[in-house]
Amino acid sequence: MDKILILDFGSQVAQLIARRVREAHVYCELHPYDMPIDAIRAFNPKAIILSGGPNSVYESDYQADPALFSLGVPVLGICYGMQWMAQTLGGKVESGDTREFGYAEIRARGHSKLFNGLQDRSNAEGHGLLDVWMSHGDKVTALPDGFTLIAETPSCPIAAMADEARGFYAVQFHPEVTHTKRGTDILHRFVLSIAGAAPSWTMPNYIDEAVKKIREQVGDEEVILGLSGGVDSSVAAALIHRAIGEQLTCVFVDHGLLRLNEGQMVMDMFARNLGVKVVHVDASAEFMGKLAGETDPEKKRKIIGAEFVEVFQAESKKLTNAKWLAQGTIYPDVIESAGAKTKKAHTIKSHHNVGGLPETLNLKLLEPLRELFKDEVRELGVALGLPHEMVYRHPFPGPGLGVRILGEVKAEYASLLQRADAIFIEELRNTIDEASGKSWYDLTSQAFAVFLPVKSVGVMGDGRTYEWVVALRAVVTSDFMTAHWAELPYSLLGRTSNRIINEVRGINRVVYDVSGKPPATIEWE
Ligand SMILES: Nc1ncnc2c1ncn2[C@@H]1O[C@H](COP(=O)(O)OP(=O)(O)OP(=O)(O)O)[C@@H](O)[C@H]1O
Ligand SMILES: O=c1[nH]c(=O)c2[nH+]cn([C@@H]3O[C@H](COP(=O)(O)O)[C@@H](O)[C@H]3O)c2[nH]1
Ligand SMILES: NC(=O)CC[C@H](N)C(=O)O
Ligand SMILES: [Mg+2]
Repeated sequence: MDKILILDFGSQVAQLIARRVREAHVYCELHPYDMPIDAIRAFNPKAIILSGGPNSVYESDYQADPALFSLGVPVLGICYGMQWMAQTLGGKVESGDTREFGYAEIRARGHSKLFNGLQDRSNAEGHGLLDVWMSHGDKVTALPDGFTLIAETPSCPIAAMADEARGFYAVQFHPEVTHTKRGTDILHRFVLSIAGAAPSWTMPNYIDEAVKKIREQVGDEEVILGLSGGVDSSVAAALIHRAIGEQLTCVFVDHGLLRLNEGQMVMDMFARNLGVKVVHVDASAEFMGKLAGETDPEKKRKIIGAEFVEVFQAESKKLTNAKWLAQGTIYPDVIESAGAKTKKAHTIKSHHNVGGLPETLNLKLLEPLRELFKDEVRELGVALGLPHEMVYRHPFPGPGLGVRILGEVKAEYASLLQRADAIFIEELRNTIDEASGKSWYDLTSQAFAVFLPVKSVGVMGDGRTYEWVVALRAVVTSDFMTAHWAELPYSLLGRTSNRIINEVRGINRVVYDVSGKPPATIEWE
């Protein structure tokens, strides 16, 4: 299979380059800029893409191995990647007078294979014009030997350059962001036409390969997997089940803090319809017992995490030949944890899932989704026969309603919240936005209700009420790192509020959360 290597110089948007390449059905991986040349050779890339980065090439130690230019494969430099290519091959890079950030119009020059026929419009002289997005302070001021100018702007006279004989191309703008209108076309042009990579990264091919690999890895040993009903663990379960059938045992932990009827749904789908072995562990009494009296969000998360491990450990000991722990780790998790090792970040929340099992269990990790982006995981789920509505569900955090009931968790609160949340989700699914033809569930990235342990006064049927408050939260985001609150129609909010107050006895007030992330987070705890 043809593969593209992306070397990351610290770009905020390097993941997007990988996604665009994958959209052309070509496999690619993102690696640090200082990947050793032997490892690059072993990877055997069909082409290399150099990402942008925050530094200035003339004073930075972010330098890749120049030997990559001798591998005989095409190279595309983007922003810092272009500047590093120029400096390394004998051109010149200097600090500009002003930083250029945002929209720019570039004028294509000559007939490069990169831009030929790709344009948003043309000028009076017939030059192609392209709308692009720039983010730089430095620029290339002299071309390296063998290169020609292929695009310019008034403020950036060398906006793109190429040495077509050697297959080297470079652009100062960012083709990976959607603001660059023909950006995807430009990247696909490089990968498919210039590098000649075959578009063989497709789901059916992937399933065949993954199934073969899982069988080889696992042999006749047993695998245990934490099934949450969420997208990643469900798709991982379906894939591993396809490969090894009965050798897979899923453990579904009901901590009493799941969505309404979740247990039923998971058992119906996996155990009854797909014939997957699922152990349904009702551990709600244990979780609730441990959580009683605790109000601190971080302590609650730690308690839930520890309890998950307990349950899991107990279940895996019941199997005779369990040697593997399967997880629904996906590619962004891999990239983030690699990044997290080098960055000194504040802990905002301790994320808790199952995992981090004690070493004494001696289980090997099986992570068949490690190479996939979320969209690809969903595509895979559909190809494996999971229903569309399950594969396109909003994510649900491991600690569940434990972080959506503020302060102390009580079974009574969980029951009120489950019902309020189910009404909100039902209204989102049933309300279709006319402009797009999509439901508001599909138009939002995550939506849920939050239980506030606050009582307020109301009036119902001429009587005074003094009951709990529920907040509705709905956000739109592509990566969950930042998010906007969703501008839901008032009519939808109104209907949801009416129904919750009428149908869920104990709640007499509903509010809507209009905070973005940052400064708020998506979950309330
Ligand atoms: N109730 C649960 N029972 C068993 N395992 C769980 C449970 N909740 C979470 N996990 C484990 O924690 C992992 C991480 O959870 P996470 O929410 O990130 O992923 P997911 O639930 O698979 O997918 P999604 O992002 O769509 O919610 C899951 O893949 C699963 O293995
Ligand atoms: O599996 C999970 N275990 C956790 O402990 C956890 N905490 C938050 N989340 C989810 O992460 C995304 C970002 O949430 P925050 O803005 O609240 O940090 C949102 O999608 C949250 O639902 C979790 N997922
Ligand atoms: N986005 C980038 O790659 C920027 C490259 C370099 N830091 C500059 O300012 O020009
Ligand atoms: Mg989940």
